[in-house]
Amino acid sequence: MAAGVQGCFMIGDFCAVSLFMMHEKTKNRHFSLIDPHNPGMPIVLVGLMGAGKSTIGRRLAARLGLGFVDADDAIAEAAGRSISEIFEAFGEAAFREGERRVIARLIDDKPQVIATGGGAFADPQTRDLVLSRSFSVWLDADIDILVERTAKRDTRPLLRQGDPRTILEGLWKTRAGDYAQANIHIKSSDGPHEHVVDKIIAAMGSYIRERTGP
Ligand SMILES: Nc1ncnc2c1ncn2[C@@H]1O[C@H](COP(=O)(O)OP(=O)(O)O)[C@@H](O)[C@H]1O
Ligand SMILES: O=C(O)C1=C[C@@H](OP(=O)(O)O)[C@@H](O)[C@H](O)C1
Ligand SMILES: [Mg+2]
Repeated sequence: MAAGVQGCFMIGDFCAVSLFMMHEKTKNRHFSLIDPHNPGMPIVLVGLMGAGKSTIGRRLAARLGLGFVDADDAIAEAAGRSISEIFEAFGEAAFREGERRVIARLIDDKPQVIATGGGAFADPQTRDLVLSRSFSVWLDADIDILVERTAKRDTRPLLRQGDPRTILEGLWKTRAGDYAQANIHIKSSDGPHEHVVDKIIAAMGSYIRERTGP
């Protein structure tokens, strides 16, 4: 069956829907909410700024024949302002409130790939929702790589509050324990983006295989 055919999307050589349905029988908490009439559940990318959630997420969706949405874009659209403008005008707490609402709406929407902003999964309410209603992927890279990648664009208000490396190191310490709760952990090192997509798809296949047996 080809990727994108209704009722099935391919993870490696696996039909995810039939596997998800098998999981439903096992009452695995991550798979217990699958509706057999839906092609799976959202796939949510989490991890620090610069890990590649937005760029890799878009490519992952294309490979799986799924839609893609960047939660930051959806928040900016809902607010009619950029992320920086939201932080400036209303502060971080208001941004998190909007982020919580928007991600809940996107998860409810349909099975699709959702790139979250780096702080979303550190919010207990959003994290619980993502863990119970989606398949979560922690995209991770070494601090040197994160510093280099995030330096390319000045769109991240948190990194303007001081030395970006120090801020990223601090966020890694406070958030790593949260990110580690995601279903799978993928290193997004330098190299072709498609290689990271391959790693995610392979790890999803292994995750499902390990829980369903041969
Ligand atoms: N595997 C990768 N190799 C090289 N550059 C990457 C890789 N993944 C992401 N990037 C680059 O890093 C920058 C930040 O990526 P982005 O997707 O915006 O990260 P995030 O959404 O996690 O903050 C972008 O310029 C992107 O092209
Ligand atoms: O880590 C964070 O708290 C944030 C990460 C950003 O998204 P990216 O991780 O896509 O850069 C964006 O949501 C906002 O600037 C806050
Ligand atoms: Mg992003």
